[in-house]
Amino acid sequence: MSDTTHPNPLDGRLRLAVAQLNPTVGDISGNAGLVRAARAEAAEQGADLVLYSELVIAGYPPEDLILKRAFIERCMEEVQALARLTADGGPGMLVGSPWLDEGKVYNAVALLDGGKVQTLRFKYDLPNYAVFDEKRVFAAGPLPGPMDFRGIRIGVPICEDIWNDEVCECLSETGAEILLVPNGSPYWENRAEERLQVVVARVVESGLPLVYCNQLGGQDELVFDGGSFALQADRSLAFQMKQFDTELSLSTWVRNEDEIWVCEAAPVATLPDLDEANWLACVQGLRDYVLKNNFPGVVLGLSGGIDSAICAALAVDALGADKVHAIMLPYRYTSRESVRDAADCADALGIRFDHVPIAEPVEGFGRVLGGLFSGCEQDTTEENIQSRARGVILMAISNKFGAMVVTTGNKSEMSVGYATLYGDMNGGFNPIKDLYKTQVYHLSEWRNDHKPAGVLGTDGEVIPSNIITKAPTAELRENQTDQDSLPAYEVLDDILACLVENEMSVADIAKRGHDVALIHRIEHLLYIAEFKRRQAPPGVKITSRNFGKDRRYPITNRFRDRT
Ligand SMILES: Nc1ncnc2c1ncn2[C@@H]1O[C@H](COP(=O)(O)OP(=O)(O)OC[C@H]2O[C@@H]([n+]3cccc(C(=O)O)c3)[C@H](O)[C@@H]2O)[C@@H](O)[C@H]1O
Ligand SMILES: Nc1ncnc2c1ncn2[C@@H]1O[C@H](COP(=O)(O)OP(=O)(O)OP(=O)(O)O)[C@@H](O)[C@H]1O
Ligand SMILES: NC(=O)CC[C@H](N)C(=O)O
Repeated sequence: MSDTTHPNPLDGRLRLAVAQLNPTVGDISGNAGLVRAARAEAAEQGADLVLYSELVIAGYPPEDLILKRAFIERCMEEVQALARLTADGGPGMLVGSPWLDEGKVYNAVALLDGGKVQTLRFKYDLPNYAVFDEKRVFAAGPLPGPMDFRGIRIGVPICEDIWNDEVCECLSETGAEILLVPNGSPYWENRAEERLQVVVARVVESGLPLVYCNQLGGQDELVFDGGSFALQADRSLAFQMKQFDTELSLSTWVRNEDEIWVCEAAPVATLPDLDEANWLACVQGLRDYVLKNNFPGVVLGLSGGIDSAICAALAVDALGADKVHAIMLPYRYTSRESVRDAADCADALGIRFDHVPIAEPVEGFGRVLGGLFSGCEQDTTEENIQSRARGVILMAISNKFGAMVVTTGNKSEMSVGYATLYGDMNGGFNPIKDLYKTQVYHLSEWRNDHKPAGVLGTDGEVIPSNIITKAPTAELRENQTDQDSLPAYEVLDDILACLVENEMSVADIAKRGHDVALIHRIEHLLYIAEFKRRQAPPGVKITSRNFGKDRRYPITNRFRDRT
């Protein structure tokens, strides 16, 4: 079975490197640099072949960059340059890149070996649901057959190609001996289990071992969590790579007497539990957004409340304390307790903390609007001016020093529109946008008890306990608390999850014990806040349905469910 034309024919033994890298969308030469460096390391370890993640040259998802011919041409040039490297007789490479063929652009994988592009395969099953939009930019390829790599028939389905049975069935029927799968599979809760179930199904149906290589890193609202792994043909775990870290993993596969490829003992990393995974996803998403967009650090308003406290803790874990600048912006409704809690939090995190009182600008606005507003009652107009004064000041600090403003609205608030447009919604990125308020509390307590590996913050209590135990308030008027106008967060969040994640009817939500009038009110608030969410900064996707790419509701919308 060995390919005698290659200087290194494989004799029933394949040393496979899986490269779990963090590419940047659009950074074609930078990504090719990562690919080259991983190959050099794999070569030192004696690898025959390196498997990379989906579209590693472009970064995933490249979205409408694929509509740009110059982008495709640059990607293809870079793949040809990588192919030339393989003339050295070292490891071959399975590299993902967009590919132009007879006027159509495909989501492709190229087998590079012996100094050239040996074989190309195009993705057959283009995902077009949830956060995926591939049919918009790619043409679907034909059902693929295996590729020959130094005498081994490798099947290379691309990501979504393994989420249905057709492609793997075709590959096994046409003689594939092993399935090597490049993926661009983003994080949300319980994703690792979901992927494992899919892979088990394909292994059982095909009887072939499967190696799953995923991308790492944040890309706008998506976080790719890595967690690459392989299953033996008997469904047992061959190896497991880390989640939320780059890694190059080498495994040795041997063809046994039944012609089945079996992986020799390889490391099995322990995956984080749900709380740790959610925390690390927020950290990775914020870190990569800030670094890949070249910000020197971040700035945020630290109010003494839990949302800005958890955002500060996430920012420190992502970037290090020296890259996080917190500002207390007190007004007459800001309590001493809030000022103290904010200072304690900044202390615990070891971050720079400054005070910029907002009385002068707020009162200045009051004076210039006084004539126009004479005879009007005070209402949310005046409250919003406080929030907007803070927003203007934080953006000025960002403009002056270059740090990006972190926005701090949680999913409960973003759902019902409890945030001020051009005020506390100002900013570049929101690490807690997809965490409900109840999750914000839960994760804050969790982080005080756990410091995950790889984060840059300290261990111990990073969010002072008083911030967690006191009643939440926006402090925009005297003695205000969130529960003046909203139900308890446990109730609100349950109703919201039913409406947003599960698209349940009002009647079905009521069966969970909620008051129908309250559900109607929350549904109404959810719909009328769509205009705000369209203008909100992006934030990390954590739940199965986030605001952003994953939920596309009309702004102008008269539908109300009165079941
Ligand atoms: N469909 C639509 N399309 C385009 N624009 C639309 C619109 N509907 C309203 N608008 C515009 O939006 C304005 C209203 O939005 P906006 O100015 O933001 O103000 P608004 O939503 O009226 O007030 C802000 C709300 O957020 C709460 N808040 C603020 C800050 C922090 C927190 C907290 O708990 O953390 C809560 C505050 O208590 C209040 O209930 C209207 O005056 C109108 O100009
Ligand atoms: N006194 C303040 N000093 C600094 N920033 C503030 C202040 N008040 C509000 N902010 C900023 O505006 C955001 C929204 O704050 P607000 O207190 O209105 O609501 P919240 O959702 O309860 O947030 P938090 O729990 O952080 O207080 C805060 O997270 C913070 O970034
Ligand atoms: N890039 C893709 O094809 C991703 C789709 C796939 N179902 C996943 O999330 O893993």
